[in-house]
Amino acid sequence: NALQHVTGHGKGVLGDDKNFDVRCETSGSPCYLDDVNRKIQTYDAEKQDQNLPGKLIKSSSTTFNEPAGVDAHTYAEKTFDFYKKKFGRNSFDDKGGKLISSVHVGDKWNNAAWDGKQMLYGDGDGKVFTMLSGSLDVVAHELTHAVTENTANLQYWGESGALNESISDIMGATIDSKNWLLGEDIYTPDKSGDALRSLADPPKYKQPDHYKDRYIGFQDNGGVHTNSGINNKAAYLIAAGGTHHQVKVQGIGRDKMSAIYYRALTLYLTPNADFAEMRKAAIESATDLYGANSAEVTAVKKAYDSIGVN
Ligand SMILES: O=C(NO)[C@]12CC[C@H](CC1)C2
Ligand SMILES: [Ca+2]
Ligand SMILES: [Zn+2]
Repeated sequence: NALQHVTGHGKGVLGDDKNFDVRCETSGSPCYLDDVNRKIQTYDAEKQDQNLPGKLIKSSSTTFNEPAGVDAHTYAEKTFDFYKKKFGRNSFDDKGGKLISSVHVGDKWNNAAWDGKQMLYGDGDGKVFTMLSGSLDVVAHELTHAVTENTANLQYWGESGALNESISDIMGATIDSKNWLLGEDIYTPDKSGDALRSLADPPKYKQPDHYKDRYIGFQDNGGVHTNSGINNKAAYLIAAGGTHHQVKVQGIGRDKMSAIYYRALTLYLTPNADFAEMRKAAIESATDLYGANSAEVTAVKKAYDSIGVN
């Protein structure tokens, strides 16, 4: 009925006004964070992490006083629209799968995750993180884990795990294209100007930016959140250009860079892909899209040379 596609209003985690799609009962009230068009629903887990997804977030009017839910819902819509418009992908599974998010998961949980079926967002402890759905790049990062799982299914340890993480950071930084930082909107709410990760300068936040400096060990699934910096640097250089370890890269822009990685993810990468295979998949994808002797292919080759993946 007509009240399936209503525009809702509310403030996000950072106090900014947002509009988003909601569903209201035929009487006009209550309304729910339920986007019937995109099949995106946002729930309140009420600080527990067992009986998920929790309660569908509702309001007596089209105005929602639930910042964490407003951002989780709005940023899921933005991510959905990016994948649909740019790559023709119909949701994370390319089959119009329903996208469920739960906010207020756990007690001051400093994390967010895709659990294989839905999105989970912690509230943060207010020191390390504020509510984690408040950052578009983080929401896009997590939803890209769902896309990866339904495509290359890069295994979440060692080099394939670092690539899994890197692809999520790359799409996060493409969808939240205001900078090359990850998590800056929600990280350390009392301190401005810092971030969780930087694709432009991974070492700024203790990530390597060359293959010779990769972490080899067992922490964090073999350093998936550390070694992602190496591939992140390559992606940054492909988009923005620059000179790294005496190798000069002519940038081709964020748009073409992300098209190369999406094609690599969906057509060439396999579950146990390592960095050498990532280089080959990116070259193959750039060749398909722009031609064998294109500036785009050259940028990819130079970028991987510059991070020591030859
Ligand atoms: O990189 C991540 N997950 O793989 C993070 C860690 C903190 C932000 C929320 C989830 C990014
Ligand atoms: Ca960002
Ligand atoms: Zn991740």
